[in-house]
Amino acid sequence: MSTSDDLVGGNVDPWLSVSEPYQPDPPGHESDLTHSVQIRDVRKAFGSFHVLTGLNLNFVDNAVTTILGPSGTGKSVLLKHIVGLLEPDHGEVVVFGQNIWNVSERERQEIRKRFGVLFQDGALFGSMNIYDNVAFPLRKHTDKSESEIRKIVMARLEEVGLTRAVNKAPGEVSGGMKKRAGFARALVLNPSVVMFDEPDSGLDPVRTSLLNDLILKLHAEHGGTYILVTHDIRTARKVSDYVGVVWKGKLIHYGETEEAFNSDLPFVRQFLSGDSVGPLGMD
Ligand SMILES: Nc1ncnc2c1ncn2[C@@H]1O[C@H](COP(=O)(O)OP(=O)(O)OP(=O)(O)O)[C@@H](O)[C@H]1O
Repeated sequence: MSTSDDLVGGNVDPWLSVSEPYQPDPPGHESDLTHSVQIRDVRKAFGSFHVLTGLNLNFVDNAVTTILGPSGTGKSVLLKHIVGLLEPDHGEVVVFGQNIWNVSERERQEIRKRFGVLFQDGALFGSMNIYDNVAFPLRKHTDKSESEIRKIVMARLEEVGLTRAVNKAPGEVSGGMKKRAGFARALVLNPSVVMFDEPDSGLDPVRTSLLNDLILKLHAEHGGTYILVTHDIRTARKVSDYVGVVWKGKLIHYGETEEAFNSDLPFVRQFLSGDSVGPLGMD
């Protein structure tokens, strides 16, 4: 277990030194939880810039965990480590019980197939219509027939309310529709872990709320470990079972959602209330 001093790399930070220590598992849940995704003391630097500085986090299976933190604090870098797109300089990323950098590239690719990822803009192929975009992972990674693929794709598009947009190009649909199409595509291989990188970016508050409802609905129907990165505090409060707060490359708080919103940790309190007064400034 880290102490508040470890949280700032050994420097005593007056804002953090009053905090409760970081708990690797939510209190009271240590023995009955399993963790498909474990981040163990992960450090990552780009040149001399240290982005992740010893991040530990066991994501709770079949729960929705949101990662919050200021811009540039390493949240997307963390997601890229989880899917094996970035290799840590130090520490381990253990996914489904395997250190993903102790396996072959081929095995890593197999592990990746168990992830669904929704990028900010849906990351759709502009040259394919919505149907083909959603069908793409099935055509690439399975040997299902076109009629089987059609059943799956249409069921997913129905769930996200896009059956009438199947023939449209991504450029012809709204930002919210692109995200829903990206969501359908992320779910098409029945992933065990679904990750969302700022699913609400660029959406108005109503579309954000509708997308959040959809996340909750599909999680309730299909289960899975959902990991979200967002700046939207309302999204975090609405969809999350657990909240992790990252600052200066470390996890400084992790716990059930209401616990995070009632935290006494000055940084967490400031960040979740959007207050201008506190340890977080403009730098
Ligand atoms: N491949 C890379 N090469 C060099 N620097 C990188 C690379 N990837 C990320 N960074 C840097 O790492 C830092 C953290 O980036 P990251 O995108 O993870 O932040 P974030 O917390 O997701 O921010 P935001 O909330 O603004 O999206 C940034 O300063 C970014 O410029």
